[in-house]
Amino acid sequence: MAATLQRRFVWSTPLRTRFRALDVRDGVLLRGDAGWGELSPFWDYDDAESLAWLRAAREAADVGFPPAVRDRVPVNVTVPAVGPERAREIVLASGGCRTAKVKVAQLLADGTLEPLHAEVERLEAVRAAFVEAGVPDAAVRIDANGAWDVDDAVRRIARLDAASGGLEYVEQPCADVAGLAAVRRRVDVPVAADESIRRAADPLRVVREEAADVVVLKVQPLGGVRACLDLAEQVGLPVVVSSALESSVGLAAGVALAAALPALPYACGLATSQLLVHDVTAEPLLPVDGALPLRPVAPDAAALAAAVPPPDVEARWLARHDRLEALLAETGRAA
Ligand SMILES: O=C(O)CCC(=O)C1=CC=C[C@@H](O)[C@@H]1C(=O)O
Ligand SMILES: [Mg+2]
Repeated sequence: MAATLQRRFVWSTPLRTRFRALDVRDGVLLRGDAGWGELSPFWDYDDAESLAWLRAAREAADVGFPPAVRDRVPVNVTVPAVGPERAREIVLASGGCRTAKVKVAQLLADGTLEPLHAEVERLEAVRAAFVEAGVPDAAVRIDANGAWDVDDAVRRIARLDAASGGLEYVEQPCADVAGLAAVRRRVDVPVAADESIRRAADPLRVVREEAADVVVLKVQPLGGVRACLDLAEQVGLPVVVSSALESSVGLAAGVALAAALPALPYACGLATSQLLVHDVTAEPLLPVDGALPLRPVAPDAAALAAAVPPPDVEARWLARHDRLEALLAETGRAA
C-alpha cells in the first residue's frame, strides 16, 4: 500500500548561469516513510511525460534505494555556455573534478547557434584550467543537446576535439538516432546518447542501430533508480548517470543509482548543485576530491527559507503534484 505523504515543500532558486534556457529551477520535495524524494519535471514537460518523474520521487520517498556497491561517485564539473574566463573559474572551483562536461551548440537570442570560435575558446580555457590545477590529463566531454545536423556535427567535433586536447565523448550531437549513428560512423570520438534515451518511446533503438558508445541515464525522467538499473542491464553499454538539475535531494537519487551500478567507468554529471544559488539543505551534495558521497539528504528549514518560491509558483507546483498523483493512481504504480 502507498505510504501516506507526511509533508511536501516547494522550493525555487535562481541559477548562477543560464542553463538549458532556464534562469530558475524549482520543484516539490516529498516526504515518505523511506526519506525524501524530489519531483521537478521541467515546465515544458506535460503531465504524461512528468509521470515518470513522480515515480522516481515516490520511489525515493516511499521505498528507498537498492543496495550500493560503492560509497563515492566520481563526478564531472558542468561548464555551461559561458565565456573562457568564467569557464576557467568554474573548473578551478569544481571541488577537485578531473572531468569536465562542456555545453556547446548554445542557441543564441537571434535563433542562431553560438559560433564555433566561441566554443573553441571555451574548450581551450577548460583544458588550460585543468593544466593550471595540476590535472593536465583530465577528461573533457561536450554536450550538444541534439542541435547539430550530421555534417555540422562531424565538422565541429573535429575542431572541438583538437581545441579540448582530445574529447572523451560527445553527448547527443544530433537529435535523432539515425543522426547519432551516422556521426558515430564518421568520427573517432565516442558518442553518448542522452535525449535519445530519456525522451524516447523506445530507448533500446540506440543499441539496435549501434548509435552510441555510452548512454546517459537520469533518474527522474526514467522513472527511478530501479527502472534505470533495469534499463542499464538491457542496454548493455557503459552508463553515465547525470542529473536533471535537481536540488541535493534529487541528486542523492542519482548518486544512489551510480553507487548501485555494477560498473561505473565514467565520471557522472551529478555535480550540479554548483549551478544553483540556493540548495534545499545546508549540506548540499558538492564534490570533494572530485567525488560525491553516497548519503541520505534531507532539506532543512534554514535552507528552505532561502529557496522559498513566489506564491504563484508554489500554487502551480502543488496543483501539478496533485494532478500527477491522481494520474499515477489511475495508471498504476508499475511502469
Ligand atoms: O551532465 C551534467 O554534467 C549535468 C546535467 C546536464 O547537463 C543536464 C541536465 C538537465 C538537462 C540537460 O539539458 C542537461 C543535459 O542535457 O545533459
Ligand atoms: Mg545531455
